Amino acid sequence: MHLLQVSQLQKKYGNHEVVQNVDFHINQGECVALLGPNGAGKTTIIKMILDINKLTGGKILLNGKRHDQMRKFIGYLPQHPTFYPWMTGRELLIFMGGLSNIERDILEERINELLKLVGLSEVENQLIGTYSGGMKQRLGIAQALIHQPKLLIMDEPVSALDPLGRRDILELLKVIKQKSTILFSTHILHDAEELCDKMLIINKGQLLVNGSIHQIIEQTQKPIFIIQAPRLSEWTHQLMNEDLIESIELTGNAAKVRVKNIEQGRDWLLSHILKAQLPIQKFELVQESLEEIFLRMVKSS
Ligand SMILES: Nc1ncnc2c1ncn2[C@@H]1O[C@H](COP(=O)(O)OP(=O)(O)OP(=O)(O)O)[C@@H](O)[C@H]1O
Repeated sequence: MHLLQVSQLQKKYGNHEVVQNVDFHINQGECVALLGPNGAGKTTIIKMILDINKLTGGKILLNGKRHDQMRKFIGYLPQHPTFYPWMTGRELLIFMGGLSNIERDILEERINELLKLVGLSEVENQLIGTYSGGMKQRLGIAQALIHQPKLLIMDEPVSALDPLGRRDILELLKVIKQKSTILFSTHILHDAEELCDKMLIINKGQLLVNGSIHQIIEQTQKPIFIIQAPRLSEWTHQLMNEDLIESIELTGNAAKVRVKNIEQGRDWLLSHILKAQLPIQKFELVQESLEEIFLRMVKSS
């Protein structure tokens, strides 16, 4: 049995279908990234799993049981967590533990462990109002873990942080994922690639890809010709409407050209370059990176 099973999930606001028939599952111990651009539907999906938003269609099971009976098995770090600035870090965790009815002795011990895990032991008695963004995020992760949930869900846990804070939280999540099952949303592909086993790519409420990073690369990767030369824009402009060409992206003096057929495309491009007497500095065939796969899929969906 899967830890989380999401079937034909749907959410409508009026006539606007913001989540459309989404299916996926998460097994115990997995770290899964929910990836998509702004407005794709990530937060909506997360809030439905948490039963904060009601489903308009489909089913969510956690450990085989209806999700609305299983909220206590989920730990949640929202996209914009709010803390009482006049509480200390430790006081917040005592407060949150009390809400989960954890016995005082057990709670004390667990808070000590969690503060150590997230690296806040030394500042546990400082007011949260004095914490940096990264420290607040660490505290948010500790509060999400206080009741030892089966599934930890985080909505964009690193998006609001500066590069140092982001690195810090990513390293912490690498430790946490060794013992926890994690679902987190992000629009930063690199974070997903660094942390996760599986990825769910969504756009406009639809699930475009679902699989391991290895599978996604293997099944969807396409070759690209990289052509570098001065004054490329005029030349690439002439290519736009050619049948063989799938797409062209121009950045500075380099063009990324996707073609429908590799052999024909290569011969055609080379002869076209010769005919145009283009002084090329580079002509190379490479495979798409995961980021390029993601961008292509999102743009064409
Ligand atoms: N309460 C609401 N009423 C109407 N539309 C909504 C509501 N909440 C979200 N939406 C719409 O649903 C779509 C998905 O929003 P959602 O917040 O889930 O996206 P997201 O992928 O989390 O984006 P972001 O990365 O910006 O947080 C958007 O078009 C949004 O405008």
